[in-house]
Amino acid sequence: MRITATKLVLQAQGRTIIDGVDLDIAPGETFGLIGPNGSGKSTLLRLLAGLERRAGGEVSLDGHNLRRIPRREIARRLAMVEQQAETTDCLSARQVVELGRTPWLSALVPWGAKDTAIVDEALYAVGMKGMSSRPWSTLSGGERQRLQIARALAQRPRVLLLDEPTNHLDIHHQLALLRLVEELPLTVVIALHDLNQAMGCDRLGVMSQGRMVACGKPAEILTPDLLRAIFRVGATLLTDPQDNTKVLRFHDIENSR
Ligand SMILES: Nc1ncnc2c1ncn2[C@@H]1O[C@H](COP(=O)(O)OP(=O)(O)OP(=O)(O)O)[C@@H](O)[C@H]1O
Repeated sequence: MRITATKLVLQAQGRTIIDGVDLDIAPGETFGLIGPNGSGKSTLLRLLAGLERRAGGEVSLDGHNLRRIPRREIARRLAMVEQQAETTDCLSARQVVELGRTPWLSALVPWGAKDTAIVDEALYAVGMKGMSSRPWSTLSGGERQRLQIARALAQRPRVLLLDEPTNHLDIHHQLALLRLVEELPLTVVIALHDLNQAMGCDRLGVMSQGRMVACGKPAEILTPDLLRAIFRVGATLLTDPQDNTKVLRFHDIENSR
């Protein structure tokens, strides 16, 4: 599913938080959002999900204006995992994932074997099948994060918006999640802080002070000049001798003596 944004703007408390962002993300593309703290990545994801009613501009899914699509229909097409997604209810791990099926259920279409299978598959995909009966309140930050991703997968969306999904995850689960995202036949927009992980995206958009200041293939975007100007770090591009993958090593340029 194609996701398009035109002239997105959001102001809050007299400040412009998102400032004229245009985007066109192709079906099946994995688009990474990078940028310093406070540059607008999370807010842009919320705008793309239609969660900020005060926003100006337009978001479209396959050419259909999001504002004209009923919320339930949006939830069948698009799932979002926000940072620190919480659930306050006394739910088990499995029940949290089951919430992902809500947009597909109704009085005429009650829970069925297909929903059970989809939830099983989502729990399996994030390695949480063995913990499905555990109460949410007893789970670690990384386990909760993986369940929120499973909930989004159970929604069976065609667009997945992920806000720093590798937060809280140990390195094994970070790599497993990124591989899972790469292999999903979905359009994915993913905010990332780890620029080496961002190199695995098809394209990157660089946010700075609410504006998208660069957009393109990772190798074209992650240049020493851009890293210095936007992230205020020096960087050296190294080559991993094992598979010739390019790896960035960063240097603090402001406090070096
Ligand atoms: N509701 C709000 N009211 C006022 N300011 C807000 C609001 N929401 C976000 N902001 C501000 O907008 C800016 C962008 O925030 P946002 O969370 O989108 O940045 P981010 O790039 O995701 O940051 P981080 O990397 O730290 O997660 C920040 O300066 C933030 O303080």
